[in-house]
Amino acid sequence: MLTPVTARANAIETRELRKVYRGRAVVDGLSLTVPPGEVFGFLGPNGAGKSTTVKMLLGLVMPSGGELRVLGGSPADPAIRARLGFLPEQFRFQTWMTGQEFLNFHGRLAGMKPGELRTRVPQVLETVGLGGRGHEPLSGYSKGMLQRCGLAGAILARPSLVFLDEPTSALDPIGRVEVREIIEELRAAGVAVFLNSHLLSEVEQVCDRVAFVRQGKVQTQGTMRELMGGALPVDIRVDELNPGLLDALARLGEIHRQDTNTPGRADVEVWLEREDMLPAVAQAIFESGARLYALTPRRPDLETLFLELNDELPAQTQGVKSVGATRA
Ligand SMILES: Nc1ncnc2c1ncn2[C@@H]1O[C@H](COP(=O)(O)OP(=O)(O)OP(=O)(O)O)[C@@H](O)[C@H]1O
Repeated sequence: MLTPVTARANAIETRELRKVYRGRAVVDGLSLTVPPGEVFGFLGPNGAGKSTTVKMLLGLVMPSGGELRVLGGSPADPAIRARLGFLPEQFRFQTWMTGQEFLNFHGRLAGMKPGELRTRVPQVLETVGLGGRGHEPLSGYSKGMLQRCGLAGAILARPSLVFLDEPTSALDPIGRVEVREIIEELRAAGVAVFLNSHLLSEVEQVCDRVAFVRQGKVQTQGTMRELMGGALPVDIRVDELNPGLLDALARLGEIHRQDTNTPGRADVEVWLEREDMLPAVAQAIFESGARLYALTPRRPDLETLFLELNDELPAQTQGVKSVGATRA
């Protein structure tokens, strides 16, 4: 059962959502909640069912089972659809149009009035860094300009929920920072953002929560800190990883990786429960007689978590890609 609709409904709510293609469940009992105004990262390996989920949330694909609610209603309802923004990864642009014409066209499709479009179109062009370029044909736009224009289209009608599928794949580093700022502005304005990006460092910087999906199921979801279980990964480099030191480190934390392939150098990654255990690690190394070259605590990162979660997957399915995270 979905929660009852209240004055400010969740942006997205799904319960046991399913999609079956040719007898195979590609989305298999997926349950998600995205509160209003949250930036949510949806991550998972290739073929995990992310795009299919987004298509169901947008009303473009019929679910085979389960429940879903978007902005408190059904995405089949035109009034709900009018409040959704979508930047698909592979947008087909009408390249004979200028940027302005493209936005006017999409604005009219979203039911915006000509008077409103006259002020809103230049405003969104400015927001996405295309101020003064709206009169140029899309056929002359670079890939990055097209992506910016698509983003302008997604936010044009002041949506309450925006789906962004790889919004920065064609952008240079400055463009990426700009898109991050736009996402932050959307959050500040109370707009929920469902983000699919394979750039995990980017997702990490902008998302309030993330979900990892695999084989059509949410594997885990939560804030970064919740997902990492509060653990602190620490990289240690010593001259030699003797058995006594390994035992001492295993008593202090969880050993996640070790590399002793280079003579005279050994690397080990230990996850500590708390930062105040660092001095004990340094002490254990000192007492083992090993020479310490580096002891580096690492802020938890999504890439580490993603690799941990997909450790047991066969190599060919380990591509990384996301769409907005609680251990299921
Ligand atoms: N229309 C369809 N008919 C049959 N199978 C489909 C259809 N759409 C998707 N699938 C299958 O469903 C599975 C999930 O696909 P989906 O595109 O949702 O994954 P994804 O997580 O978005 O992957 P990627 O990161 O590669 O984009 C894949 O095995 C895909 O082949």
